[in-house]
Amino acid sequence: MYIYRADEIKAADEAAENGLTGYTLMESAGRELYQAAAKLINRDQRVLILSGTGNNGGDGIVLARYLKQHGYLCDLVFPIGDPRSEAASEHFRYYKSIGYSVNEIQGKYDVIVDALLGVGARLPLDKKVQELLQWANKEDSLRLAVDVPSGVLSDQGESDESAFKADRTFCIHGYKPSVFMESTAEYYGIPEVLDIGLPHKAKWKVWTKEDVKRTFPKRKPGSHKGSFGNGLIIAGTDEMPGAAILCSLAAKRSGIGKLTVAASRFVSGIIASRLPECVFLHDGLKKIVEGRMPEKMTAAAIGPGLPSDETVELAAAQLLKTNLPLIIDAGALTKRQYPKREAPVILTPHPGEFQKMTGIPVADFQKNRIQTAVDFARENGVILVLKGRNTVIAFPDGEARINTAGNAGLAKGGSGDSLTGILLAFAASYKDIKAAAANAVYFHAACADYWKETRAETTLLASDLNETMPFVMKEFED
Ligand SMILES: NC(=O)C1=CN([C@@H]2O[C@H](COP(=O)(O)OP(=O)(O)OC[C@H]3O[C@@H](n4cnc5c(N)ncnc54)[C@H](O)[C@@H]3O)[C@@H](O)[C@H]2O)[C@@H](O)CC1
Ligand SMILES: [K+]
Repeated sequence: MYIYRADEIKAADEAAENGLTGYTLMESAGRELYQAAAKLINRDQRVLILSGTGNNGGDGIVLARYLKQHGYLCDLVFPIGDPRSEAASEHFRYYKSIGYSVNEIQGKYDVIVDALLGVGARLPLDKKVQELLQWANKEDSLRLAVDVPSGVLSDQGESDESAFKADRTFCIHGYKPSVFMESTAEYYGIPEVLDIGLPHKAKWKVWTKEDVKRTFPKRKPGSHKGSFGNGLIIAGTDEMPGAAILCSLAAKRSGIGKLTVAASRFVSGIIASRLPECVFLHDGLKKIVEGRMPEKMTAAAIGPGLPSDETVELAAAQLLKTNLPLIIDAGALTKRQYPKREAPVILTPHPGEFQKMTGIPVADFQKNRIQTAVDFARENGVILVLKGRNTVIAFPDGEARINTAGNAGLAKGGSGDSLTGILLAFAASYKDIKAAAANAVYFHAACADYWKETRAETTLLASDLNETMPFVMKEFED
């Protein structure tokens, strides 16, 4: 489940040409498209294929050939001109040489296939293309897009207002970044990747349930509490004690060996009544600011339920001086420099917090959120968990994972506090920090999905995530 930018697709194409020609790749793409489309189409339905002048149009030509060969009713049209790319022109010659013709749009179609523009599209669309897509969007047809819906840019969440509104999009070789941008996701309908036999070299990938299964560390029978880390949480104020409770509960539920919570006596009292497994560092924030760190900690988290003030900033600075894996969330997320250190730093902003940390307006980076997150992670040497639908987990080496699990039930105060607790537990107990971060995001989201299987997502409370975790994790432990 890889994600490729347009330049990576072009590079993969060129590299493949050492052995596979553009013609062969297009043949593979068209055949895969046929196999996917044939599952959705009957032979008595009328299919229209809108083919463009480039290789996206070429994929449409091969699809048309396969559909016709297999007895489907298919019209192939070239509304913006004949094929111009080499591979598409060759396929067009072959298509005509075996007796198939080019058609005009005539009457009603049950299925409209958009093979006009793919990763080579430029915006704005001209009026003629806009009108054609507006027509296609109004027709009562099943709309299938090849690779990218026309009018949507492949790498950015930018689109023409008349972009093709697909029911399904068959993405060739891998997803394109705009599948995961809020402003363009809807145009893709249901996206599905078609493999065309090229090797995968992507730095960005969707983190799937199979990835979680593969990387979920098994607890060895001879383990002891020291095997799963000794975490420190600095969270919660007397006005916001709940954040510390949710974060601590999530960390314990996620398997951390030992947990110390640095909070006021009042907050500690509340946590102790809910979670007798914790130990407390009274007036912990003050002690940490003074550099009086509790001993033998193996990971720390700071921020849930804390204000963005000078004391919290000083505490974060002290923690950054240590070599503990560190999760920085909520009130502790500010604009700052990150020192070079060996242990990982994981930052967990939602878009509003990321804007505060960087000064980049939400609307600007949301259109390009994977690349923006990766750039930030690289420049600052941190792991960035940019939250929201399709949370991005970006690493300093340029890699990124996208989480597609979860639902809008998570869009509530308190849900981020739980994620920080899970991240702390995993950062303290996994050897592979990339898997720790991606799996934490996955489990947090999967708990919300588990809830939604039997209950309304509206009713999900952040504290319910801790109740569903035992059931969700069971499948991975066995
Ligand atoms: N490795 C891969 O993933 C493969 C990709 N293939 C296909 O190739 C596509 C990319 O092909 P291309 O690079 O030729 O690019 P496209 O086919 O996406 O578009 C380029 C063509 O469209 C024209 N064009 C761009 N913007 C336009 C606009 N606003 N209005 C009208 N015309 C416009 C260009 O002048 C050019 O002729 C992919 O999207 C995919 O469908 C396949 O053929 C096989 C291999
Ligand atoms: K297309």
